[in-house]
Amino acid sequence: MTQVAFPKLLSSQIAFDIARTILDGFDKHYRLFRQTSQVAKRHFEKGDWAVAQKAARERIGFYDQRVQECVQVLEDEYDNGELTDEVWRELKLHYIGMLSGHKQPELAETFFNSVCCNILHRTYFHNDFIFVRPVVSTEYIETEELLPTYRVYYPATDGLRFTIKRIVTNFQLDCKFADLDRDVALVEQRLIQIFGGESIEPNHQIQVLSSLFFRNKGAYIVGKGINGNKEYPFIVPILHNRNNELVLDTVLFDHEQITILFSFTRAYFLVDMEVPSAFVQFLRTLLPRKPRSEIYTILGLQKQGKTLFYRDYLQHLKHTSDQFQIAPGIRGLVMLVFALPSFPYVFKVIKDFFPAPKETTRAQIKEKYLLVKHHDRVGRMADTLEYSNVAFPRERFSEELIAELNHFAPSLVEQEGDRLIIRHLYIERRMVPLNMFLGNAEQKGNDALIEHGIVEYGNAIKELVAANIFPGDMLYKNFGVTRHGRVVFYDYDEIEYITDCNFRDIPQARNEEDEMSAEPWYSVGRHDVFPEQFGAFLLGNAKIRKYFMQHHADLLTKVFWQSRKERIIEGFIEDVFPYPQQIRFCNQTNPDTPATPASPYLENLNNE
Ligand SMILES: Nc1ncnc2c1ncn2[C@@H]1O[C@H](COP(=O)(O)OP(=O)(O)OP(=O)(O)O)[C@@H](O)[C@H]1O
Repeated sequence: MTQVAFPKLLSSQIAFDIARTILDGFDKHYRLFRQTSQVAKRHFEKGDWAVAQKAARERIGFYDQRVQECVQVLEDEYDNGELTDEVWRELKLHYIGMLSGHKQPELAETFFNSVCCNILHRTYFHNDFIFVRPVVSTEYIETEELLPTYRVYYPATDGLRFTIKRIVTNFQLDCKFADLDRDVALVEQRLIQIFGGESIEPNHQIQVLSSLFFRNKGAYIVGKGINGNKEYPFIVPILHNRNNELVLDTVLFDHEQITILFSFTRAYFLVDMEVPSAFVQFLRTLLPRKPRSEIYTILGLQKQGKTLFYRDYLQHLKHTSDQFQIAPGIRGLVMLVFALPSFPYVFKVIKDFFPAPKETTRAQIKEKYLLVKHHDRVGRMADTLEYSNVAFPRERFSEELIAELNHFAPSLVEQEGDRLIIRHLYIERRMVPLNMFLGNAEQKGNDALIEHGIVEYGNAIKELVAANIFPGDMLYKNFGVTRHGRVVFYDYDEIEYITDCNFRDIPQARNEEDEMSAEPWYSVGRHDVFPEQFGAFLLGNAKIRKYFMQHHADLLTKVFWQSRKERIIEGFIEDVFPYPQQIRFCNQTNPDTPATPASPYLENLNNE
């Protein structure tokens, strides 16, 4: 790529005006985005769960709406002829100038890219015209509003109990606590377990992010204790009890538990942030192994997450030499899935044609993936990043993979010199397909792992059901096992809302002929589901059958599915806890029971 000469003078009024229009578009976006997070506090106080869910869902679409608005304005106001390369080049420089002092420059740069990439041909997608790399630093950006990013408390001076109460009351939740003093004492006991054994150093302090994290029916206090050179992250969930009073539900300070709370399988948090990069920086100290891209995403800034992910991916590609290959496991009928062994993600391409019994289209599949993006994933569905026109170095693809792509998805693949462009794909975290996990466990003779896989599988389905999702295809190959041993669903092409399904018992055979018939002799509607039949394709293996029947036999009954459907129709929104039940204060009758289980790994496996 030839380096373009840096303009000596910025002289284009058009470039200045366009830069202003794009930044105004971004500022409008972020204002609305923040408003949703601010209103989330009110929804939480009132316990308005359905409204809160709707607002969280709508927020996901804000970004694309603002980008489209902005593109429209530019298309309406400027002729193509006016938009010369010089204008584009100056545009970026004007924009950089406008970002000095901006509180969300990294997001504004991404917004600029989104708008420009909508207008420019992809040959312009390099650093002269768009922000392939960030330009404006996000370090040390200070808030201008009253609230700092985090508050600092001094328990050694003020007393731990007093400090905890101040932390909670500083959020000024407009809702009564059932018994704040009781809860504060319980939190204090837990925190003493962490800080307890150490002598207090002069720098002893507690830092707490100044906005609550809202998601579903919970609000979360996010903070860390500091003593000497040690840091102790902690999270305090606040929930409503049955009387609609507030309770502090537990304290999470186990690393695994905190990571799971921020997992890619959950809905995005709503957090009021003036300087999001400062929140990300704070959260990274709690989640050092989580890439920044995933932290931005879980905060609802998914386009920033996508941008950072792509930058990480390009860098990874540059520093590695292994080859993209077909993902291990049973091949999909509608998706062609490939992976780079050194990279913890998979790439999914929708095939051009699907064999029977699949009756679907590319548009319908995209719709299902979009549904999942907007839905509460309740810790049981993987989030996906959707990309258009991704360029791959051709020589990094195995011949087998090239042949499969050319055979199954020719309409999406284009060779451009030494690059392979894939016009549309999804990227999601790589997991171990559950069928392989169970197969490996069987081979090793490890019954505990088989039991674990099946318990988790059933729990995953039950939590999906609680969130009004019917997976459609429940075969083990459509579920993956995460690094934390959780089972997560990833095959969305057949999902339906539970409320759209018609759960039925198989009717009694009328005669012997009916009984012997290979085809159902009764009529079956498009949305009919017969839970008794699940066993036929899930329980072929004796050990799996044993554990399934022990823990999840109810999944084979119509009653289970029908009763869940009725609860959803009545408007009941289930509680889904992103942490183990037994660490909740209300479940800890014995004060000697350890708050952190001896093996948090196994506890997480069993208890969400
Ligand atoms: N996130 C993932 N991590 C690891 N492997 C995956 C992942 N997603 C998919 N795979 C692998 O790719 C295969 C096909 O993926 P997927 O189930 O999404 O495709 P599909 O075409 O929709 O499948 P089906 O034929 O069941 O409809 C899986 O069986 C699994 O082996």
